[in-house]
Amino acid sequence: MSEYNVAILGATGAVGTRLIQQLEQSTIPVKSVKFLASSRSAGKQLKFHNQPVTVEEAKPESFEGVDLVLASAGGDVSKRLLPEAVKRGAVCVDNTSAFRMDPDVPLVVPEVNAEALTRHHGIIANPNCSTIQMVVALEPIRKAFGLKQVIVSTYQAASGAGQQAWNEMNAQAQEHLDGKEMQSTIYPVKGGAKHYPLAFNLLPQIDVFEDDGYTHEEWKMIHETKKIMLDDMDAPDIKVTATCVRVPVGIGHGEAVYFEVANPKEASREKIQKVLAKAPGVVLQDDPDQQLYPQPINAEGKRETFVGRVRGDQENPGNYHMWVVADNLLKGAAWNTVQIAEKLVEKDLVSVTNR
Ligand SMILES: NC(=O)C1=CN([C@@H]2O[C@H](COP(=O)(O)OP(=O)(O)OC[C@H]3O[C@@H](n4cnc5c(N)ncnc54)[C@H](OP(=O)(O)O)[C@@H]3O)[C@@H](O)[C@H]2O)C=CC1
Ligand SMILES: N[C@@H](CC(=O)OP(=O)(O)O)C(=O)O
Repeated sequence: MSEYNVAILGATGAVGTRLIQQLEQSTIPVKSVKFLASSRSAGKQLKFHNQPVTVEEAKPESFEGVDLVLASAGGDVSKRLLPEAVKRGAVCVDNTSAFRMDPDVPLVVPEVNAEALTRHHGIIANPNCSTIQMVVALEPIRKAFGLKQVIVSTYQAASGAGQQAWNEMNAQAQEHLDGKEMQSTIYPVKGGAKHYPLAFNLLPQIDVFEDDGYTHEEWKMIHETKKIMLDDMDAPDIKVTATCVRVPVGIGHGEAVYFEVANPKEASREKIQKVLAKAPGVVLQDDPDQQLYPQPINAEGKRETFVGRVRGDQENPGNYHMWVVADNLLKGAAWNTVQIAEKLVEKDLVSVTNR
């Protein structure tokens, strides 16, 4: 069996540190690892299987001899360095939004569209974290009953904005409890014109605003969902809309998902629960009598997507609600990325033959 030289780009970040851990726990046969980050982290020591690995500054030459790149260092870094890695023969799984809507780049959630991997030209994109957990829950429902429309409201954790932002929310909580003014330099958008506290607050803005009043996070959920779920199929279009909100939770995105099935006569609350209970990557936690429902605090550190509160809409037959929670840094990022890499290895697709 082949063994692979693997590079992790962005190894020191909130996602990168989890990429290391997920790679350690994966089925991928690793020959060597290389941890890459900015010049700020060059020389820092991290560990892989308890052995020290020195972080190197990421440069085009860093990818010489690398077979597989797991990238999570921001979109601009991916745009600059991943084509260099592909040029040197590496296959890249990119966790950023840089290439997601490129028609030549498969956008993959293994439970939904692993077959799209066969069409890669060197780069495979990992979708947006909120999109991933939603499509894991919706795909089995679409397969069983068809899907006409989806209206989602998200409750997104602080850590989705990166390690520095997450630290800032924790500091704000302490400042508030100490009776001090909360210092805000990052949320809602790093480098944006205005900043607001996230601790003890809710921010209905994730990413920048588009001209039509949607945020870019909402735009990503709408368009990425269609690309993943309708990819390679003659399925009818699904109407999707989203409202994305940042909440003062450390890890674990929550989503209230309202959906209309295409074949209402076939569906019922119990049938949807049954389908979800058997769906890959899903854990059904749905028992109102026992007050059992998914919570971010319980999803932290887990690879699965948790679904509960399934119920039919009281006014609109064929329409249902559900509550979906996952660890945004694992299923939303590091685990989905490593899971894609595992599939590439399984399917013998770690080579750039169709560049
Ligand atoms: N699938 C998804 O939806 C998710 C995607 N992401 C994406 O993953 C990326 C990283 O997120 P996250 O880990 O939360 O962010 P962090 O801010 O926690 O980490 C950023 C990482 O990128 C590295 N980096 C920054 N600038 C450069 C550079 N010029 N060259 C090389 N490396 C650099 C940093 O290195 P250093 O320590 O040296 O600064 C660090 O390792 C983002 O693009 C984000 O959009 C994140 C969460 C979920
Ligand atoms: N936007 C997500 C995380 C992220 O970075 O997403 P993307 O990779 O789509 O930019 C969040 O803030 O929770």
